[in-house]
Amino acid sequence: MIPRPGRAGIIAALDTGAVERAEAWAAALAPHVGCLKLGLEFFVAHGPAAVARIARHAPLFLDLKFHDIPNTVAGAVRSACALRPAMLTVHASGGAPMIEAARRAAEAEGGAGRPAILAVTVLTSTDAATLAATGVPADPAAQVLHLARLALDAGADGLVCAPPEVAPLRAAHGPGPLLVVPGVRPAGSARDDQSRVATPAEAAAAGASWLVIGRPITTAPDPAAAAAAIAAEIAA
Ligand SMILES: O=c1ccn([C@@H]2O[C@H](COP(=O)(O)O)[C@@H](O)[C@H]2O)c(=O)[nH]1
Repeated sequence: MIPRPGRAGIIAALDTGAVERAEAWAAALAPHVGCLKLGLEFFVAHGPAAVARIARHAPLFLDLKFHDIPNTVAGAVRSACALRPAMLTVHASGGAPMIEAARRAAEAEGGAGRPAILAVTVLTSTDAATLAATGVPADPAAQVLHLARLALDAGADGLVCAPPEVAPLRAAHGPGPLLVVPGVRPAGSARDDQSRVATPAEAAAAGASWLVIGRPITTAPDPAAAAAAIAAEIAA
């Protein structure tokens, strides 16, 4: 089932290669967040069985950012459906045929409870200079809008974007698409390697569906209290 919270929900990013640590975070954070995200660090280290163990605590966002030829991505989506994730990611820059293949595979394998296919637009760590160095002349905001149109037309259920792009995407596409937003930093938090950032309240007010928050929660002395404080900031 595709999750659509009434106001911006919190996805806790459990970025670790340690199963016990991920399990402890999952148990502590599940009462305060709507979804748990596992990504490449955890999946590459421990595989699907360990992912299933963590997913007992809360709905799963499996963030593996598929980017390959359509047939290979379709196969990866079919395999991922066995874990019953709520959301899966592909890179929008993989192009329309790849995204269409991901959507078809999710529908065929996941049925009514299929995962939402989210297209990652421009990574939130990418600034204008980094993007230009890849050969893309547009600035990140314009490239996000371009890739968003492509991905939604190809059947993506939603987008991964940075906080500053949420309002322009809502203006262009309305309330329909899921907008899943990393690069969220409570006031006073370290920016780390993120480039295009805003606070939880700002991202929520702009129209984000979900805020993806990792280190501001997981490196806090009390991760559950940090998540609860962010939830209170969003609610206020
Ligand atoms: O553009 C993107 C896509 C995915 N992410 C992921 O979100 C979290 C963010 O973690 P923080 O510790 O809050 O920076 C992380 O798992 C990334 O892989 C992203 O940051 N940007």
